[in-house]
Amino acid sequence: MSSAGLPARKAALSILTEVLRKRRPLDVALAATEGLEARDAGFARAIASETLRRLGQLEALIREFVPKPPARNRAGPAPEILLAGACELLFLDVPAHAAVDGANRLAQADRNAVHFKPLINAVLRRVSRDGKAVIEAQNAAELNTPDWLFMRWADTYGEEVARAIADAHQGVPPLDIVSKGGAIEGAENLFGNVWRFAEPQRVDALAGYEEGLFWVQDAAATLPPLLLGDVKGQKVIDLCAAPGGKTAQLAAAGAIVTAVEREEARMAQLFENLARLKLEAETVVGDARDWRPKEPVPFVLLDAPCSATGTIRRHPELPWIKSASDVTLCSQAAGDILDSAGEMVAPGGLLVFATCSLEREEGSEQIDAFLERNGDFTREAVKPEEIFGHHELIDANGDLRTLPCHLKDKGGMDGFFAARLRKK
Ligand SMILES: C[S@@+](CC[C@H](N)C(=O)[O-])C[C@H]1O[C@@H](n2cnc3c(N)ncnc32)[C@H](O)[C@@H]1O
Repeated sequence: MSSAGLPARKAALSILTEVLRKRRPLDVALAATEGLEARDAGFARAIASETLRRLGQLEALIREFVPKPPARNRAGPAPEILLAGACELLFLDVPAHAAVDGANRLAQADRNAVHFKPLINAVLRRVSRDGKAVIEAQNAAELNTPDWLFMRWADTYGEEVARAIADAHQGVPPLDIVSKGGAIEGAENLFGNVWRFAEPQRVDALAGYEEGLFWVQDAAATLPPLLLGDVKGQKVIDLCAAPGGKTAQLAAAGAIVTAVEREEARMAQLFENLARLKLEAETVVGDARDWRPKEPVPFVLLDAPCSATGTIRRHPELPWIKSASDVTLCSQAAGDILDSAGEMVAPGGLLVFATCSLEREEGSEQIDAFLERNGDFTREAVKPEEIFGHHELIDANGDLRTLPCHLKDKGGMDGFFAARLRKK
């Protein structure tokens, strides 16, 4: 027996237990891959991400083969070993002997899971024999979407669109790159300066990375800053700025940007990104609710913290670690920041509010409530020509409303909301 792949599988198991038991975000749990060789780190990431993307399906499959699966509190990591092993077999096309042997070794190494080694071995052998047929008969989108989320989307967008959103979450998302100008070799131009690779790529290995010719940003995330219009030579405050995708976009468009971010470590990431891109912005580490500019400015962009349910394609753990109360908490926090943002806008100026959430409390309802509290602002509808003619991305209020099922034929896009508000 070979132990090839064991470090990667150990790391994947640690990531899955961190996410599923401690509700840690995947990006944070991925620290378990530090120190691994690039290939092992990639394999660990693939096992963990795909297990989370397919969690509902994998749990249903295992229930079919083991009516009484190992109890989470008495079996150490046995449940996660089973899930990851089944994922390797059915979704990552790992040869049966390697996946089953890997799972056995993980169970052997844990004093609680070791008692379940015979069970793990037997179940994974059955999965390798009969699992494909079970998976093919499942309704993947339904199983992989918790009810609380599906019901919210059906309520807001209707059943058909909710299903299309859930379907869009089943695949690995494309990689979108924003170019500072030129074409990106090997990628397709989506619109404006946005280029798309259909398959995941190692970004730092792409031509032009070291020279700072581009940055990574989902196509949908590039649209809110465009709603400010021509910002060349204009003062723009970018609130909640890190890691700086929108700061870079505004600076590259010639704006004089002040980027405000609360988390020092995240601001360090913004610095690093701007330095590589050879772009400049004034930076302020501070809370947007307390900080104020010396004088109001003509343009403010607020990319508010949110439940991030529009980014489930890129963060497949979100459905399993978030809950409806997170949506409420996030919308309350964003409402306070939005009121502060309003105070920073000069008369006649524009405020763009954006979130990467699909939830209406964090989108249109947030704006309705803001307008009720702040009579000196009005909604200014987005025009299709401002977003490359994509009229389907504008809702009945005239706000930007992208969904993961939009641009389906080209690989979809994140769910973003943005409203443009003009101060009288
Ligand atoms: C959605 S992310 C911003 C993404 C960023 N605009 C970009 O395009 O790369 C939200 C950011 O808001 C920051 N944040 C949350 N509450 C804040 C507050 N009260 N003041 C300033 N920043 C805050 C978070 O630390 C996080 O970095």
